[in-house]
Amino acid sequence: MDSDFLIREVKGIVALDSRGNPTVKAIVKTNKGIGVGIAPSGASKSSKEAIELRDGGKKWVGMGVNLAVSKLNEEVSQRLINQDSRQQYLIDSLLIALDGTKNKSSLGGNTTTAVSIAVSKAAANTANLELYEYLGGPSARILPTPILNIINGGVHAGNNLAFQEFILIPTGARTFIDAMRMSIEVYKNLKGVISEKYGKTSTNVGDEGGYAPPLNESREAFSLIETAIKKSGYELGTDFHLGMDAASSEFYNKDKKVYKVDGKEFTSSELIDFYESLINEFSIIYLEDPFDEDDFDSFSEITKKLGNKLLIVGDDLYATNVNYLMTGIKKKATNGALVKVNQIGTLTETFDYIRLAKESGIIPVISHRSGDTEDPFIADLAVAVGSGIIKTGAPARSERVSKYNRLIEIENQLGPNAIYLGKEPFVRL
Ligand SMILES: C=C(OP(=O)(O)O)C(=O)O
Ligand SMILES: [Mg+2]
Repeated sequence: MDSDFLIREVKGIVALDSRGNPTVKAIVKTNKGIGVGIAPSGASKSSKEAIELRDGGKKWVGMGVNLAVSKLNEEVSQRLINQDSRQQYLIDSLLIALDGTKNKSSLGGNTTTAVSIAVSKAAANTANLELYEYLGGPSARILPTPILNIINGGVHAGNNLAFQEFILIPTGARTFIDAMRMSIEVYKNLKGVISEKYGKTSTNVGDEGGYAPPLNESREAFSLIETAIKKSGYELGTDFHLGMDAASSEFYNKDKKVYKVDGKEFTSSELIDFYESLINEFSIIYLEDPFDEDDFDSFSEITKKLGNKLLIVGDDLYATNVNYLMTGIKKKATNGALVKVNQIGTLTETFDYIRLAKESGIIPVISHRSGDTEDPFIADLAVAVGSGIIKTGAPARSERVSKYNRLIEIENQLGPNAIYLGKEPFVRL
């Protein structure tokens, strides 16, 4: 019955993310179902992202979300009661109108993200459908290739690596569960490789569960992973490929127009040469944010030069925002686009962004945040939109594993209908 889908209650409470910071949790009840959404939170954020509403002061070490939660319980709740939970576009439009700013700074992108996700889950639950089925329809059956950040650097770790993520890609697997098994073998062996070389105190992990050894050189990080791949009985370039998120806005010196990597200063064109040497040496097929978030021209240059060899992905560059993606399309800046719902703040805007990317031949990559939660939402999202790739950290730490476990469950549900594309999304160029 249509009335089953009407929203009866919208409630906000404080939850904790994987860094122990408070975040917004939304619980939406329809007349027959329930959905819960929790906003994740980034550390290497783009300046173009939706603003998280945070309370200052000493409480919650200045990271409080009490104001966001009270806005959710008052303004948002009042506006959404009795709306049809299936009308995601309408509900997200109401949130956008209620906020009334360009960057969600009034309600907070953390508030709108949690609510938008919770509404979709409540509707799926009411319809008695799996979330990926509800969001993606009967054709949703592609399991994404996981790209696993197994060495952490940048602002996610306390070492000297400028690049933020050193990524393992199980391209040779035939199924999602096999991709996880193979990757975990390498992840476990990597611990031994690091321990042998740098001592057992060097095997602690960073924010996304990857190891954070005391390295000064990115080449060394890739080399350790290559050794772990070999030790596991696999071959780099067939069973596995590698990737990286440079997150280069974090080490760009705007005044001098140089990037500081591995103790050296690079101009944009010198950095392209450095990336190229790493790409060739380590079978790299994924490169995220190679340049500063405003430097579209350098993105265009590297995509022109290397875009037929690998996926070059904009994260901070686009911030899941169609306006920045339009600029990227006009400038042929990338052939991949990262997708983080909380960068823009609603599901509808996220879907618009994914559609635009796909229409333009740009591969969307569904992503977690470095501060994430047990909510596996992005696993369903990746299958629903057939992104082909998901980035959700190392296969350890429960906030990352929750997404992998959900994908294993979905693969099980789909049975012989499940498709795992392996390397294909990276070379569909
Ligand atoms: C996941 C990332 O980190 P954060 O969530 O800190 O932006 C990223 O940069 O891709
Ligand atoms: Mg990134």
